[in-house]
Amino acid sequence: MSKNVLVVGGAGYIGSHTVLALRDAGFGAVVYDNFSSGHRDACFGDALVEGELSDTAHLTRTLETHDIACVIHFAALIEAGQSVLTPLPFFENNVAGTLSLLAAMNAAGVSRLVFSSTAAVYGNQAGAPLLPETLPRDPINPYGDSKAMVETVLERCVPAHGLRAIALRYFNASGADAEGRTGERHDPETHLIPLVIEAAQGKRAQIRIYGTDYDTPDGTCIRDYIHVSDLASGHVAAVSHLLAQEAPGFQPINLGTGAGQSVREVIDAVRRITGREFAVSEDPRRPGDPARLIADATRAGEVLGWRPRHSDLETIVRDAWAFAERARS
Ligand SMILES: NC(=O)c1ccc[n+]([C@@H]2O[C@H](COP(=O)([O-])OP(=O)(O)OC[C@H]3O[C@@H](n4cnc5c(N)ncnc54)[C@H](O)[C@@H]3O)[C@@H](O)[C@H]2O)c1
Ligand SMILES: O=c1ccn([C@@H]2O[C@H](COP(=O)(O)OP(=O)(O)O[C@H]3O[C@H](CO)[C@@H](O)[C@H](O)[C@H]3O)[C@@H](O)[C@H]2O)c(=O)[nH]1
Repeated sequence: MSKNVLVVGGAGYIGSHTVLALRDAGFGAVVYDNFSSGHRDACFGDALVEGELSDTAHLTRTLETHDIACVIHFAALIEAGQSVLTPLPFFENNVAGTLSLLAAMNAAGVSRLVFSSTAAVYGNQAGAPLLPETLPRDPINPYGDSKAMVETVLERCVPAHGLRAIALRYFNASGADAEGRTGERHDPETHLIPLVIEAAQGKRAQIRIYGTDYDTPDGTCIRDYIHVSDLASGHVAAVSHLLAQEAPGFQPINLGTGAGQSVREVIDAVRRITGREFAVSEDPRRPGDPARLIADATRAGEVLGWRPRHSDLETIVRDAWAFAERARS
């Protein structure tokens, strides 16, 4: 019999791709979202429940009504740069919101959770070319702090509440569903690849490079860009792993490729793939940006049998471009 998964934040960018992947894999998917940044036309679940993360009673009823076996929790404020300017909503939504969800799971007797964590929990790890999960958490912005705090909460809840949890630490989500059913539509958009694509479409006058004086080969920040459909398959693998896991436990698992691209390399790839020219300016650093974040992706392979299949920069940019062009027409 198919198991039902509650996807909190399932109307958002990564959530909507994950719901499609869950259903393809034979799971039932129930989306729970307040539409603060998600989209109604990106809800692909068997059921949709409109609700707030802070509404513990509503979450508890939802878990019970839909006979939920496992929860995936995407709902959060996500912009690292913004979190430096306005930290309190990040702690409120990301930390207090998750406590509400955990209370609901406890009340409904649901013990399995996949949590959206982030490469931002690593901060600036001097001298570490690749980031394994064994490194200490050391975020340098409130967004990363909020995710690191939740990881600590999950760790601490294992013995008392019998929790079985995985924190998937995504590196930079990018790209779009290859069939064009969903894609990246943040508002305002702050992520590099969709912004460069908007510049290539002529929707924005220029792309700004935030910092050219980092200690990297071309002076711009390096990130590990991972295709959102690869993230989606990572969630399906994590849910399957937890459903088979009897003993309580918590582990963080990176979802990244193990390779990095600089801001300049991303801009060059968009120019090459779209054949469009656009203006580029060199601006000061954005607060809270680590110089370099690249995953050690070994554990995801060993524990989940997962590996990325669509995450070369060419495929990422092509899929993101196709989605953006379709959305425009
Ligand atoms: N996008 C990335 O590059 C990236 C990288 C690492 C980690 N993450 C994490 O992945 C998760 C999803 O990111 P995304 O890019 O899909 O973001 P998103 O903003 O597209 O999706 C978040 C979803 O959660 C919902 N939501 C937010 N607050 C809520 C609340 N209080 N109650 C109910 N629903 C609420 C939103 O409406 C939205 O549908 C986040 O937790 C984020 O921190 C994202
Ligand atoms: O107009 C822009 C936008 C971004 N950047 C740079 O591009 C890089 C990537 O930035 P962005 O796409 O905003 O992603 P990150 O700040 O790396 O954060 C994303 O990736 C993290 C994981 O690495 C997640 O935790 C966050 O939720 C997610 O927003 C950074 O060096 C930015 O300074 C620019 O130079 N110009």
